[in-house]
Amino acid sequence: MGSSEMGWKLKDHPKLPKGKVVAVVVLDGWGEASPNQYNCIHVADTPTMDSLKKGVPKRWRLVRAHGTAVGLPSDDDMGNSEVGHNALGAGRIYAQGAKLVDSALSSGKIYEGEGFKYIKECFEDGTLHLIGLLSDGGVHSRLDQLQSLLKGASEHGAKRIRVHILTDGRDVLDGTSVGFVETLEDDLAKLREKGVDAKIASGGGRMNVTMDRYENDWGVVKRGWDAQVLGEAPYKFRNAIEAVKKLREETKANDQYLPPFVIVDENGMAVGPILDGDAVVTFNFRADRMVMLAKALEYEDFDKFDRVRFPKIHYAGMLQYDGELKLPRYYLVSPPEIERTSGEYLVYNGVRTFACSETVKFGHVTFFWNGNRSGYFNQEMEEYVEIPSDSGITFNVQPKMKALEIAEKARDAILSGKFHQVRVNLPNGDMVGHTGDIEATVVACKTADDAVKMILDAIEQVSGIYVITADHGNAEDMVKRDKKGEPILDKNGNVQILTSHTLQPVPLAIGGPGLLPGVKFRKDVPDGGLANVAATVMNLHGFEAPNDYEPTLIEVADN
Ligand SMILES: O=C(O)[C@H](O)COP(=O)(O)O
Ligand SMILES: [Mn+2]
Ligand SMILES: [Mn+2]
Repeated sequence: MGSSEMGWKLKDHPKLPKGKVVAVVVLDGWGEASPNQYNCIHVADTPTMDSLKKGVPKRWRLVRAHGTAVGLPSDDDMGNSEVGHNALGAGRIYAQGAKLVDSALSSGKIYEGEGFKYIKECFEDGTLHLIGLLSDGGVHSRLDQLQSLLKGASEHGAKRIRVHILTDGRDVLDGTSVGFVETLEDDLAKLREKGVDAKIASGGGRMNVTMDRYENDWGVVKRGWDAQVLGEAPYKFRNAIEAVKKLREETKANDQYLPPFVIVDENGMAVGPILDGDAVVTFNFRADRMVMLAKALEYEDFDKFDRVRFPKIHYAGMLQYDGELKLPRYYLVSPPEIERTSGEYLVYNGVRTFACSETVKFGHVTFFWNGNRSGYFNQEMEEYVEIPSDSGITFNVQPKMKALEIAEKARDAILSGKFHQVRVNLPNGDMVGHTGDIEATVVACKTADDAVKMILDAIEQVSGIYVITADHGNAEDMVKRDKKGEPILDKNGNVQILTSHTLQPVPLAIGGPGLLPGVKFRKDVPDGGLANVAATVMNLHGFEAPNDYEPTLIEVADN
């Protein structure tokens, strides 16, 4: 369609008025599951969300939030914030990073691209470093992709390889790090048999080392830098299996929070610091938790922490993590080209927009919502507010997080009369759910419900409309289950706590005094997913969605 004026102009909706204030609330990690003791949303006191559910089927329904409905490789893939918010904002389903990397690897195209050629220039004299999340969670990275890349890189000439691992325990069960390291060590041993000098060089838990996001705590990235680049860490081991096992035992840290460590040789020297002339690939496909490291690796001017040494390397991301910043400059696989998002259309069509969350989710309702684009479409029409998150804590300690502050900002924006769309992400169910602390997650869910109430009250006052939904499940199921759905017990008879997201659908509720009485959910889109929400919201602003958007979920009955 291009960017001509005609191209951006949306058609008027034949029945729905313009100018209403529409609150769009994304409850992060809030899925729908059967009620039981591990469903924290069920256990929590959530009168507001419960009352919305009474609107079924006309004003409350479920939408799909995982797998192919959000562009992931298969329906065994749980949803996540990136793909969820991409779908919500873009209104279409894009093949996402996980899938794009799969096909680039299986076709071998990854080795023909500019990015690989660039890192290959260092293979003769330098080391290839691979940094990323060692996990099969499929949210930020996948172990099988790393395995394939290791094999492919060595076949394409890499002679010395160092892997810098980040242990997970967030998108996968806690304790699985040991098995992943064993698998990787097997692969590296096979490479060594073929004459490739391949080793694990450093590591640490993802939440403690490297994978911070939205600049919440640069100390996390610095700890990684010290280990990966400088070869310095508080813990030194001769091998990574021992490192992970001992650190879990002795420091009592879980996989997410393992302290940084380096692997040393018989003389106590780090086996793989990053040096001038080396190549580095960050093998996560997802952007949010790699952007900060990418900046540290790429930017000549950098003042976020003292890098001590800034090696002259050839660096490529698995994907380009930020299209606006063109960061990193080199990448192995092109990211999905998400364009013409609902946010851009609405702003063009005069819809004044306010978006808010706290730091740890701020980019979700802005960057991800806008198709992985940072910044405003039109600064005069939009205001994005970030409330600083607490840093240096696990969120089970503060399960209320900043939900009420976010709701207050939303309330003020709604009452100000300045905005037509007020969009927020409430992080609690997800961020606290990831800690695996059930009691705290119950408090988190109650707080998110209180925040929704505050927003609905404001909508009531301005005769507006609300759209309440979620990006994927998490807090509604906190236990690992077998195929029959029964909790899996460990050898001591304890349930295995599920810290990850789920495959569950999420609720979608609409209402408010500004919604015409005849508006209800259609019955002919039973498999609707998050991508159908954009057209629905456009309708509620009084516009028809573009033809290629996934269909709206509402219809207007003549009364
Ligand atoms: O990055 C994280 O915190 C988890 O891996 C995924 O959670 P999110 O998709 O809700 O951000
Ligand atoms: Mn999320
Ligand atoms: Mn999450």
